Amino acid sequence: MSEAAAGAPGHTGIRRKGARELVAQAIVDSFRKFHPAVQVRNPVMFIVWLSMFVTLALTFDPGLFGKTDVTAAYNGFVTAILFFTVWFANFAEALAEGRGKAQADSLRQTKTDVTARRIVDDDTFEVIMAGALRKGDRVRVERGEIIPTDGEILEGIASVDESAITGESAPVLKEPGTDMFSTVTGGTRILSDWLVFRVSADPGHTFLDRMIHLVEGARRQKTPNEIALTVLLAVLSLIFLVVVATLKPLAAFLHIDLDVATLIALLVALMPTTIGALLSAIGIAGIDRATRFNVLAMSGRAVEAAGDVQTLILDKTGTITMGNRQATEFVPLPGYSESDVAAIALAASWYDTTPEGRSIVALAVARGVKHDPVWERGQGVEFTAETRMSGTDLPDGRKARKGAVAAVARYVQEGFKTTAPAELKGAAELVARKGATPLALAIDGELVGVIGLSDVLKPGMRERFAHMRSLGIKTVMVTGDNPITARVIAEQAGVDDFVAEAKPEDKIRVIRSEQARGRLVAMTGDGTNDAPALAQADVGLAMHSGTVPAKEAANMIDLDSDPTKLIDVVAIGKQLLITRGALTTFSIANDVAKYFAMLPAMFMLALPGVSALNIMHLATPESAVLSALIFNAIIIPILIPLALRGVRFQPTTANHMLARNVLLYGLGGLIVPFIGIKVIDLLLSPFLR
Ligand SMILES: Nc1ncnc2c1ncn2[C@@H]1O[C@H](COP(=O)(O)OP(=O)(O)OP(=O)(O)O)[C@@H](O)[C@H]1O
Ligand SMILES: [K+]
Ligand SMILES: [Mg+2]
Repeated sequence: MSEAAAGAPGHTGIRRKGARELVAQAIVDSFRKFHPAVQVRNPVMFIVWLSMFVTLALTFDPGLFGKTDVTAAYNGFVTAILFFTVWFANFAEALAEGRGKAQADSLRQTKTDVTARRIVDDDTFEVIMAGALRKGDRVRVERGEIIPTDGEILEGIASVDESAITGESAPVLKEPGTDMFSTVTGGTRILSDWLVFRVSADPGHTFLDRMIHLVEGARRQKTPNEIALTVLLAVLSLIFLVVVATLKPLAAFLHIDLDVATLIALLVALMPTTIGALLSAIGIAGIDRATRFNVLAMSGRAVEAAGDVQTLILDKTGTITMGNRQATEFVPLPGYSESDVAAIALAASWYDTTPEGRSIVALAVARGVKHDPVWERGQGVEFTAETRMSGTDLPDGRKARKGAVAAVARYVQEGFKTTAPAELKGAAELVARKGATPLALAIDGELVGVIGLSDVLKPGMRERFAHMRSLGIKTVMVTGDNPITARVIAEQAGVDDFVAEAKPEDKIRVIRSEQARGRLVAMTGDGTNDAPALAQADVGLAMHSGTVPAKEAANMIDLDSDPTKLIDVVAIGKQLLITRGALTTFSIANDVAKYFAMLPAMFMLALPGVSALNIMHLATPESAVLSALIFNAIIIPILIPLALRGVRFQPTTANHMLARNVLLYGLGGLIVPFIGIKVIDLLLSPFLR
């Protein structure tokens, strides 16, 4: 999964700025962030910021807080280092925000106001600006035009270039009716034919608008985890403030004069400034990494939740399998021939626009069924996941139906008081054992045969689920299909568990029961009937090709409409959590080390006994304090690349990973400052003499 970790090159439709441009912009922005309103949101850095003004005052008047031998130059030096400390923190955040800002700019260019053809009545249009379109308006778009806003397709069939949004250059075929590909997005271009659609978003609330807000981070809010960590860091800083403040009277008692600038330097060195400076950059980078995978995360919280997910709920059809179910066989029941089944299957599928329905028509035609004008006057009965059936009411009053075997058996029992023949079960099992989906076919309550719909497992699923298992994540396949087909596919794919004959509301039930056990749950979906479950899940990933309600309920949208992307999203979330944990560990370990570097130096002159602690042999007390403070500042920019890129992420269990990181970043955090401070001291001390 190192792909996610390394941040595979993005392929969003969003144009990316060059690295140099981004850095230049971040430098400009980092100065704006000195504003107190920005600083106050980050308590640790706010204390550094305030301290900077105190030492600045001391630079002008070293005797401000009483007589001292400390020079203005020393105080000025401390002030400069504090300035850089705050500036580096500002720069880290600005750099993390930069990519999103650049993306937002390029998306805004897509948003040029185009005109739209609003339908007034059946044969009159009016041409208005796209910005005047409201939810519910009907609009016609033709070949070559930019689609003015989002909507649900009512009529027509057309190929659409969505690369402005998804980055995918292959055109997408759009048409009304199905769960997939029946919506259009403002800003995309229609390449062929025409479409009539109903506007689904008011101005300012379109997908493009939401996308701009999102990548720009305009409404970025701290996640609960970030808030908790911020509070913890603030409390830690306050404790150090008290400790350092009490040092002064203590030292006075020993006749040591500790000057204010040195005390401030000690305070800043002790406070968790490294993580305080990088915390928000880490969070922003996590969202940005998701964007580079063409996943739009509606909040940082969603990305974080993905990192903690323990149960993954997946569909069968279209997620684990290719989903393009094709009719491959007609199995007759006693009393009927294969061609009877083909003819009745065709009648039952004449109005069925799903891929399944069309493949049945195609197979029946291939088996030689002749067109019968009688169907043209029939009435289609649409498939729903609730009834699990579809069919046609023929003009002569006969009812042709097909659907899930259990659903059709119940339908003939309840509607016609006929019991399904014993052979039905065997015929259905024959199909199901192959991992294919059996549809029972009935006419006027008489069961005629079984239609076999075959589907192909997506490649590499087994490896992906094994990988999930190694991360401690349980995978559950929830499908509307029958238990036998479900079992065959579940075994082939290697999922941990499955639920068959699930209606849409069963997905919610499965999610709730997992959540009740304290597990965080992720799921993908695209249909309107997935919307409640997408909202209930901790991580709901909707397909961009899906319906408007699904996209509104979800907290993430995959522009590539690839349900297996959930697996990458989990990796991105985990990497975010691990990066934050690792840098927090490093930061605190670092501060402990700085304490041991600075304190002996501060007391050495007055208390010769302390020199035993002075293992680092730093040149002078001033040099020791300044070196530690410089180290404290420059470690921030040194760690910016790591904060933005994320720490290396390996697929082991969470505990293992934690242990590894505490060891690496904890020990590293203890050792690195000793070396760093010593080196700075060697370089700096000649100048201080
Ligand atoms: N066009 C159709 N006409 C009649 N019955 C259908 C049609 N499409 C699917 N079915 C039946 O309805 C069942 C439920 O469909 P549903 O879409 O809820 O689940 P699914 O697609 O099989 O599985 P998943 O939930 O994993 O996508 C299918 O398993 C099939 O038996
Ligand atoms: K520090
Ligand atoms: Mg389905």
